[in-house]
Order: sequence, then C-alpha cells, then structure tokens
Amino acid sequence: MAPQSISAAPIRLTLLTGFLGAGKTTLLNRLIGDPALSGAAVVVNEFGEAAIDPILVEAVSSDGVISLSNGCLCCTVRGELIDTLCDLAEAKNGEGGAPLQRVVVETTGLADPGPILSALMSHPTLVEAYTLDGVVTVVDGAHGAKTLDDHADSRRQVAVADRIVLTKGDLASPAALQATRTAIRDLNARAPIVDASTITGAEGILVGCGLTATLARGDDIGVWLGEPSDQPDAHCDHEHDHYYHHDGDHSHGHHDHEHHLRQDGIRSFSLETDRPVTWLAITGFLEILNGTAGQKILRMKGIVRLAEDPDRPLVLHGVQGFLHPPARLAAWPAGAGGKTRLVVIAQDLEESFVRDLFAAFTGGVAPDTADRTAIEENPLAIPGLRFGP
Ligand SMILES: Nc1nc2c(ncn2[C@@H]2O[C@H](COP(=O)(O)OP(=O)(O)OP(=O)(O)O)[C@@H](O)[C@H]2O)c(=O)[nH]1
Repeated sequence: MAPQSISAAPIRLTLLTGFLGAGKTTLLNRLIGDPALSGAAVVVNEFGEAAIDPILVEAVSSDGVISLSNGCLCCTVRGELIDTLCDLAEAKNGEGGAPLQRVVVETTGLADPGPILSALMSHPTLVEAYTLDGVVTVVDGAHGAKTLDDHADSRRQVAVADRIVLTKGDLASPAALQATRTAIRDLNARAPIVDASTITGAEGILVGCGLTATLARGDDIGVWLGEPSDQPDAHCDHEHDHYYHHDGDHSHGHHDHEHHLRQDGIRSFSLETDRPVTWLAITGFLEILNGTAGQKILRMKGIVRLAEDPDRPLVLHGVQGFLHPPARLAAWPAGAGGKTRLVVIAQDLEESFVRDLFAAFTGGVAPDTADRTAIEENPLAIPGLRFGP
C-alpha cells in the first residue's frame, strides 16, 4: 500500500463516546450550532426502548441528524452505521449536494469503540472516504471513578480516547472529581482532559483532534500520539505507571494504580528509534504484528522516519488489526526530533513481544534477541510467531 498525501482530505469523522448518562447528547446539543460543525452530519443511536437521543439532538438541529435503530452501535447496528456512512460518502459526491466535510457519530453509552473503529479502517468505501479525526470520550466527573471501576467498556472508551470531556463538575465533590481524573489517567496517560463547563466551541473538542490540527494549534506531537507527558498533570499530584517505556530502559513513576490495567490487561507503550526505517521493514513489522496480535491492539499511532524519504514522515494510524492507509507529512513537525515513534494501546499483549519485534525490524536488536533475518529464517525465534500456512 503506497503512502498517500495527507492533504487528500476525505470526510473527517469524530466518534463521540462515553458511558450511559455521561453527557454526550448534552455536549453535542451545546456544540451542534458551532460554525466549526457547520455542514457536519450527526449520526446518533440510543440503546433502549425509546430513542430519546435523536429527538433531543433534532430539537436543536432539524437537518443533518441521522438516527439509527435502537440497539448497540458496536454490534447490532454496526451494519446500519456502515450503510449510513457509505450513503453519506456517496451523497458527498452526488449532484448538487454540498460537499460533506465532517460526520460526528454519537455512540450508545454501552458501545465498545473498538469494533466501530475497526469497521472504519477496514471497510473499503469507508477507508477511502473517511479519516478519523478523533475519539472523544465523555466522562461523568461525579461518578466516573466508579463507572470506570465497574464497566470494562467504559475503560476501553477512555483508553482509546484522543480527548476526554469531563462533565458534571458542578455536581461532583472535589474528591470525586480527583478520583475520576486519577482513574482516567490510569487508563490514558495524555489525552487532554477538558472540563465541559469551560468549553465554548467545538474546535479542539469535537473537531481537530487529528495530527495536522494538533500541530497547527502548536501542541507537541506527543499529545496526538498519546505519549505520557514529562510534565506532571496539573490536576494530579501523584505519579503513574502506565507501562510506558522509552527505548525500554526506564518506566515513568511507580505508584500502584494498576488495578484496571491488571483487570483488563490494557497497556500502552511507546516504541522509538533514531534510525531511519525502510518501507519494507515498517510494513513487515506491522504485518507481523497485525497477523499475530492485531485483535489485541486497541489503537496504534505513529510517525516514521522512512529511509527512502527521511524528510517526509509517514503517519500511521491503526485499530484492532487494521491500519488506515498511511499518509505523509510534508515535513517533520517541530519538536518531533526526526525520530520514529509509535504508541500502541493494547489488551493482553506482551510488551516485550512487540518491543522485540520492533527492534528486530528496525535494527535496534538487543543482545540475545533475534534480528529480522533470523526471524524470517526461523519463525520460532519469537514465541507465538508463525509464517506460511
Ligand atoms: N449538572 C449537570 N448535568 C449534566 C451535565 N452534563 C449532562 N448532564 C445531565 O446528565 C443527564 C444525562 O445527559 P445526556 O447528555 O443525556 O447523557 P448521554 O451520555 O447522552 O446519555 P446516554 O444517551 O444515556 O448514553 C441529563 O439529565 C443531562 O442534563 C453537567 O455537566 N452537569
């Protein structure tokens, strides 16, 4: 798959997720008239007997809102969502129709975003028509800590988020808010957490979570990658261990907040190398990673220094075994250091397996570790790895 230009801008899609009652519809209703969302189509669905959400949203905007049948967006309605998104993409090209630039999908509170994201990155029509702008996860500030403790889907919603909107700060005690922030940070090290009461527009919240918009705002690429910040969280005065490692030589923090992680086996880790990586090596790494552990990868993002064209970084974005067609940036973002950096959010996946595989393909081979040739000649060099039939 040849890299395409990142400027070939298809329709930007925002996935708005969050547990039941977290405040997704309230947020959407507040922002739907924002000029940044003009011309956007909104797709909503509601789990339960009565489809209340579409009515609420339609009360604010009578057009551009498409409601799906009752049922969970990640399972029963997924086909319907795909059909709807395909129809919207076709309508974009239809005669006389205004070009559609953006779609916001509000999921049911019980949805695991993984299958929806995979559909976006695997369906041929959707892959061509849509780019994921971002996953925005709404968390109830008053009850978030308990919800995250109790519900695996809510943890996955937070783990894969690019932005987290914290609602109900007006109802929450400072201790409850702090507990919610801590629970969020245990699952997601760096997605910006925005207090809903401070939000005045959609830009940077429902719009502009992608790489180019992040850089245009002057944010560090680490924000988009979701790498842990070296700066302490302004609202969190303790250290964390998110299983993040840089070059495998140290971890950040040692405080034990691992109960969610242990329970779900969700881990985030970053891989990094200064060496330019060939196209063959990076695609080989990704193919084997996807072939062996694709379903365990909740999300993967990265920027790659290609040996063939080191000045134009390759941008990677994948979920659950599917990689969005890689795009190229015209130049390295300031502060990115020209380094290849990948961040993997995975579930039940051994970090050392991914790290060894990455090292084998990118040349950073540790002592006593199989290099790429050795792996290709002897698939058993890495446990669990198999080639051929
Ligand atoms: N006090 C307060 N109430 C809020 C806030 N945000 C949402 N609510 C209320 O919380 C309730 C649930 O909000 P919704 O926006 O319907 O939540 P949702 O995430 O769309 O809920 P589901 O569709 O059930 O998943 C509503 O009664 C809202 O008015 C907030 O910041 N403060």
